[in-house]
Amino acid sequence: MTLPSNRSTHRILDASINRATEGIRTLEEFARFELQDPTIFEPLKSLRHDLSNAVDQHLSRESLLSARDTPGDLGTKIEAATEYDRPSKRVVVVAASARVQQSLRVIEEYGKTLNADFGRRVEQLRYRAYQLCAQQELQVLHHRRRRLLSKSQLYYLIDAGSSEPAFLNAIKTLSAAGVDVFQLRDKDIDDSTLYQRARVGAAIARELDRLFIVNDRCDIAVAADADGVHLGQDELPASVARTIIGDNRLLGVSTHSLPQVKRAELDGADYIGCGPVFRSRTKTFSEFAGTDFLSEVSLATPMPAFAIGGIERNNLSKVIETGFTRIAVTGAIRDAEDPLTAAAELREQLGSLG
Ligand SMILES: Cc1ncc(COP(=O)(O)OP(=O)(O)O)c(N)n1
Ligand SMILES: Cc1ncsc1CCOP(=O)(O)O
Ligand SMILES: [Mg+2]
Repeated sequence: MTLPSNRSTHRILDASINRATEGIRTLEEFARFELQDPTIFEPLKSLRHDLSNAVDQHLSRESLLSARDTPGDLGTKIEAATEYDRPSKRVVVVAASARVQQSLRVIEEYGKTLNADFGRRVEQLRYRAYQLCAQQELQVLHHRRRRLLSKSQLYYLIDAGSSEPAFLNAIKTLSAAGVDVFQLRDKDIDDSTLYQRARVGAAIARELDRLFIVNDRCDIAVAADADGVHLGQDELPASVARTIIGDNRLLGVSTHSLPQVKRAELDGADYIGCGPVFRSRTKTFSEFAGTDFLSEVSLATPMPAFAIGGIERNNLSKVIETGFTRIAVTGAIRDAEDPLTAAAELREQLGSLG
């Protein structure tokens, strides 16, 4: 006969085993259907099987099942504030990772009271889960950034603004108007403000499912957990920048000629800026790569390429004629009478990626 204290232990174990199994399944489905990555999917599946084998070998399924009392479980009636808060698949993965790790710890602790060998086996499974969950979360970030980049068309170079609320409001409203990528480019502010804006900008862009890139500064991009960094030809070499920002952040490189495009590709850039195309109101140039360069780039690389420099509504068709469907701008939005309408009109003119 099962003692009452054993019954509650079995009840805890039964609930936690279910929770861990469901959590692993949730991660597995993401690895299988979204990431399509067998190097994550298969270890998750074997973790789930190994947990089930450990349960079968050390515990009694009958005791677990007969201890189950779902209608009498207080936990099914209490709803956590965040339980229905799943704005994105990334949040689903993060929540499932936490559930798996916590429930394995619960299984280990209470399992030990019934069978020490079972506790030891679950401890090993818990360590494997920690590693796999971290790997999966990193993959999600990597995947999110590349997915967003692949469909980005309107890229806006934004300055720090007059205040943090004004900066955040600009990101919110412009993203609703169709801006896909924000680059914090402000050469006139101190590092402390730059870091602070980058930090809040990256966080809100993540919430809005937009990309947030930092101009020139790998250190600030990493410290602020931004999606990437954009570098020019006279800045840190892209191959060196990659060692600082790691594999998961995006690296953008400015290019003005085809050899530079090829170099950027070899150095592991994720995207390129191509220009200057036209005379710009916000930066002075003595030479222009022009639209001929854009026509060459269209045929030369599979990397996402953003035309930049003096692009406005009235010359955008010349850019589109070269085969480009992505642009980066400042003046056309910032200096417009109505920046939101200007952004929406540019977005509409760009159409959607074929
Ligand atoms: C998307 C994009 N393309 C090009 C540039 C220009 O970068 P760079 O040549 O380094 O010049 P500065 O922006 O640092 O003045 C860019 N920022 N973004
Ligand atoms: C940073 C930079 N690099 C080329 S043009 C430019 C400034 C932004 O472009 P514009 O204001 O002309 O749209
Ligand atoms: Mg630069």
